[in-house]
Amino acid sequence: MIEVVGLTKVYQGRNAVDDLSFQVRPGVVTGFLGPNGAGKSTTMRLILGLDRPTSGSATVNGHAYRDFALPLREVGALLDARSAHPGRSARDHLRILATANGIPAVRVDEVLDLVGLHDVGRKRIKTFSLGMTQRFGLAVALLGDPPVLLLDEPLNGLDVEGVHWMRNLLREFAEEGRTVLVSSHLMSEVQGTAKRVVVIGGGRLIADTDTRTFIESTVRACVLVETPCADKLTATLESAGATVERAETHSLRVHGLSRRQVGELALGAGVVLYSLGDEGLSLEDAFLSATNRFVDYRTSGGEYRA
Ligand SMILES: Nc1ncnc2c1ncn2[C@@H]1O[C@H](COP(=O)(O)OP(=O)(O)OP(=O)(O)O)[C@@H](O)[C@H]1O
Repeated sequence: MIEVVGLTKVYQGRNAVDDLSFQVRPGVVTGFLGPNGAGKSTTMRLILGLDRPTSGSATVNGHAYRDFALPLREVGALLDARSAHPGRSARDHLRILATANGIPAVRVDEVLDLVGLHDVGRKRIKTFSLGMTQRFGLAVALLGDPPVLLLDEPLNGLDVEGVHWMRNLLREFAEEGRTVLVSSHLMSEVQGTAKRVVVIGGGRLIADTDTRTFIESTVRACVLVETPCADKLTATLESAGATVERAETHSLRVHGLSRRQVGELALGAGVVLYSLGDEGLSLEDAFLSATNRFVDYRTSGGEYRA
């Protein structure tokens, strides 16, 4: 369990993390979400004792990180995988860390196998591609077989197979009863992997809840209908109490009525339908809606939605 209580970090008069409190429980993957500059990495650094909080506290299984005598056996972290000594081989770097943390040398080959780098263990870290560097960073995190994993953007640079592999690995770790906190900007991946989310904006907590609950409480379910008679159908549905938005020329987004009700009302009005279905609720839409006012870095058009 990771517990963050009233955590605050001020940099040059600005609150990067602002009175943040949340818990990350074992057994499920928890996604850590927020727009650029929201304070995710700072929070992770504070949990890992890499920076001192201005106030508040962060503990891992009841202890401050800096109190762990053999930290790699308690918490596995992937922050910036490029921070490892670039001139060393992956195997040498892992061996040094293993020795310092009382981890048997045989574990080095186990983790190199686990992350798919066994064949390049003797290569210097500086020759690794971005995806290999991420895999190597994960090997470091897993070296001590820790009960808690803290991963900042672990999907960065991974190819499609790598993303698939990482998703399964994270799920398996959580199912083994470990605590897994993962930051990511890839909402579809988080939606498919994380049962819970902690969402922050401007250093403050926006949500600490079940992923489904976050989505359902943030965006409204609606029905998508395609018809050549959009005006007539809009009038029919609105007179039945629905709120209707024009999605495209021939397609409407209908709030307040079920798919079946829309179908029956269309039939009654003699309106042809090309398609009718529930619009899937997405974490991306919920995230955009919940964090919109905290977005610091917009594109020049003021739009950040594709
Ligand atoms: N060492 C530092 N000195 C000064 N300001 C900092 C420092 N580290 C972070 N910040 C500031 O704190 C804020 C939060 O940054 P942080 O990197 O934690 O955000 P983030 O949510 O991880 O962003 P991203 O998604 O872009 O990685 C930003 O405004 C950043 O400029």
